[in-house]
Amino acid sequence: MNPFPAIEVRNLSFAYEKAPVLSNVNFTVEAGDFLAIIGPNGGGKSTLMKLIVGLLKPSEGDVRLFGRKMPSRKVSVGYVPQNTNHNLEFPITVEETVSMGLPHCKPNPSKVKEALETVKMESFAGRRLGELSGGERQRVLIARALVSDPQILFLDEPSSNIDAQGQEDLYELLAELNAKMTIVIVSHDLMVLSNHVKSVACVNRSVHFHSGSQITPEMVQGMYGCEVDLIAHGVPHRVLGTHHSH
Ligand SMILES: Nc1ncnc2c1ncn2[C@@H]1O[C@H](COP(=O)(O)OP(=O)(O)OP(=O)(O)O)[C@@H](O)[C@H]1O
Repeated sequence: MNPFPAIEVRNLSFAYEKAPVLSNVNFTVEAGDFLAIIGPNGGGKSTLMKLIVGLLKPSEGDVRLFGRKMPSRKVSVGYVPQNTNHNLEFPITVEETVSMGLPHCKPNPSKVKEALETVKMESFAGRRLGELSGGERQRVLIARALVSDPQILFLDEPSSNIDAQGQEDLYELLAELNAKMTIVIVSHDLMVLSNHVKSVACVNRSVHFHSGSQITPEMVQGMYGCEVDLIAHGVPHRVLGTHHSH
């Protein structure tokens, strides 16, 4: 067992060009957690995730995964980027897509099969990626992230463009995977989310970390300004335990 926390973010600040996006962010995520990163549009959620996985370099501070300063090749990280629907016309199959996640793209058909079985997409192995539905494609992209046996899995808005049943199935899959690995998602689906996650980080330039999945009015209102998202999605009556007005 690794004695270190899954994620340690220390004094992290970041700016694209000159515009500051994150300022002096500090939080720790324990191994085995299922963390949801929430917050208003443009608040810095995707940027924070890219900084944690090592795709962006902090302007100040640092990020450690399992005790290792990022970026590091010694930590196996799965990353499912925000879903983009462009460029799907080239003839790549489901199997080939998943193979792209193997270390050094070294062929390993049994690993690819195993990853596709985990996401219940094995019968689609020979199909073209462009022929799949949004939900099916998302599962294939998760298989691509899983094929390298990650210790921690990051997913940026995994359920956008997926219907309610597809979302529920996706979160069930993530809950199963969480038995073996730490999971971090960026998501707007607060209604589905609050049933599955173990902690929540609210991001709006700074980050407020909450252990426990209960999303309270205090967390989403006030200084973090997330109330717009909540009201826009019509979820307060389902998510906020103490909210009774109808
Ligand atoms: N590559 C980039 N270059 C310059 N600015 C960027 C870049 N990517 C994002 N930004 C800006 O940084 C800020 C944070 O963006 P980010 O995508 O992290 O927010 P977010 O919380 O994930 O938003 P959303 O909910 O809309 O996906 C925004 O103001 C955005 O315009």
